[in-house]
Amino acid sequence: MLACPVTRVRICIDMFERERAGMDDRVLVFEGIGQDFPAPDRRTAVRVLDGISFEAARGKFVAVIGPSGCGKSTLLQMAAGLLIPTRGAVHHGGRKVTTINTEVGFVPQQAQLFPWKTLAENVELPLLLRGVTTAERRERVANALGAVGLKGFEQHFPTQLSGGMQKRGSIARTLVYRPDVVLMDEPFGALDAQTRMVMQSDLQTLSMEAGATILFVTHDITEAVLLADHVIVLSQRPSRLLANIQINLPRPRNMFEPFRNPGFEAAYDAVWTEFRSQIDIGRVH
Ligand SMILES: Nc1ncnc2c1ncn2[C@@H]1O[C@H](COP(=O)(O)OP(=O)(O)OP(=O)(O)O)[C@@H](O)[C@H]1O
Repeated sequence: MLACPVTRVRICIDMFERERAGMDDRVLVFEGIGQDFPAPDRRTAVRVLDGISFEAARGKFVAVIGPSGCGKSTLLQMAAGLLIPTRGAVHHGGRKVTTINTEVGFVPQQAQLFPWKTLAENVELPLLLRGVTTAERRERVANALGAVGLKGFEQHFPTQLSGGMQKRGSIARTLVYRPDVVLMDEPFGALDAQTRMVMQSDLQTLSMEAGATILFVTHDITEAVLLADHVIVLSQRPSRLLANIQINLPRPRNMFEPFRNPGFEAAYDAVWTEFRSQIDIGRVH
């Protein structure tokens, strides 16, 4: 039986919505991004990014790697709406980012917890700002702290926590409001090697469970290969996209013994082959 006109319209809208939802599977889209900054003399401009296009699908982990100063953090700032590109556009959830994007989470290089607040108060803050009720805040803070292994430290102040624990706190503070996109700017750069591996392993578990899309800036090829579904390799300034490499290693991946992951060597080689031309390795072969 044919549907009545009103029902047909509804079906069409549903199909359109589904189609749009399909398109929205590309949660974060960088489209022809270019960025010029004023040079120190203020009369000329420095071209930092030049025609960068890539996308991150829902729930995917995308790592961005490139030489120092090529504009990796600048890309994250654009996704967060802290900077509007000179050319091109960033789209989040199908909408062009034109102002501060409060829908994304941001984990900076330093933990940046407020020293005068307890860990629980720090993690609760984004929920307070969003007007979440007391009971729900309590539950979500407990869950977020549990997820990053900090249960029992709720009443500690940041100075009473190790660097790794502060970093976990910073991640909990981001995950607590359940953003669909999490931007991470070299979050483990300042940690010792051992803590770093543990944090990488935990992040893999968290990202698999949370289903969030993660855009992760790093200098470390091993870290990029172990964590990511795709590795974006950028060139030196003016930075162009050298390669978008798919990493098909099965999950969960072993963060502690990278070489034990079947296919790790080939994936590492694929990234290194693109990246090596961009760093000054002198006579090292
Ligand atoms: N607001 C700004 N004004 C002028 N220049 C800027 C500004 N922000 C960034 N830059 C310049 O743009 C370039 C890219 O900076 P960015 O921090 O994005 O690089 P990066 O790849 O993240 O570097 P690193 O790997 O060293 O952290 C740098 O040369 C930086 O000096």
